[in-house]
Amino acid sequence: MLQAIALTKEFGRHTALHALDLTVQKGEIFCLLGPNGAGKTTTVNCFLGFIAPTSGRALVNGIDVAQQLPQARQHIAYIPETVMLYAHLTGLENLVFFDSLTGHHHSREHYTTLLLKAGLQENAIHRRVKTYSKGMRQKVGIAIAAAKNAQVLLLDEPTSGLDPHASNEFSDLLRRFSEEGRAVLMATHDLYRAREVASRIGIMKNGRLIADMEADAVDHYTLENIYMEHMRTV
Ligand SMILES: Nc1ncnc2c1ncn2[C@@H]1O[C@H](COP(=O)(O)OP(=O)(O)OP(=O)(O)O)[C@@H](O)[C@H]1O
Repeated sequence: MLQAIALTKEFGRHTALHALDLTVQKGEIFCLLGPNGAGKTTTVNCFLGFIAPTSGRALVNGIDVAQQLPQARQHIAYIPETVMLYAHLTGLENLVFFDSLTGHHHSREHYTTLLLKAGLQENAIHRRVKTYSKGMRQKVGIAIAAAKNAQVLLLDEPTSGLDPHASNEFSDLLRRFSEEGRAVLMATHDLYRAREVASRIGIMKNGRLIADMEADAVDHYTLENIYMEHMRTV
């Protein structure tokens, strides 16, 4: 589903990604941890086609993002730290608008159901987004991704600033996404959330993946120790 093959990105003299190899299969939630500047966002941005790799390849469903960007993007939904929505439109109007950009035109009932499934309260659906909390905006983002029927979900710090309850709800939505056979790649600083939601956890430092483990194989305490140990020694 998602594959980085010797993915390298140089910004001037600085190498942000060093021949990164990474695969996220269907149904997997891969959480990418690492300190500031490790290369997490650069990795996500290469898959999104926001930046072009210096060498190597970023593949989405076997499609090379740098070669066939529009085709690759058809399979991708992206949720950043703050989902950008039109503040003066309602949640429903935003969903209808963003889905129309992908060529879809469904009934209001269909979009309402997607928003409800994403956990938005019924009374919020018709309120303007300027009155929404951050968690509510993230839910609209999930509904937009679900409407697109994207097979790959890329997320960059999506739970930062969410309270624990909103964060838990968000994790449930991600699990549902992966259970439907989608591949999820999430860059995060939240070790606890990563341990809760991920099927696999990778630790990046200096543009390299220095650990790649099954989430079930580590408890919170062990993960924190592994993370801190790598931060010291690599
Ligand atoms: N457009 C750019 N121009 C120059 N350098 C960049 C650019 N984007 C990223 N970098 C550098 O590439 C490296 C990796 O940055 P990146 O944003 O991928 O890290 P990150 O792991 O996402 O960090 P954070 O946790 O702070 O978000 C950093 O050294 C950063 O300064």
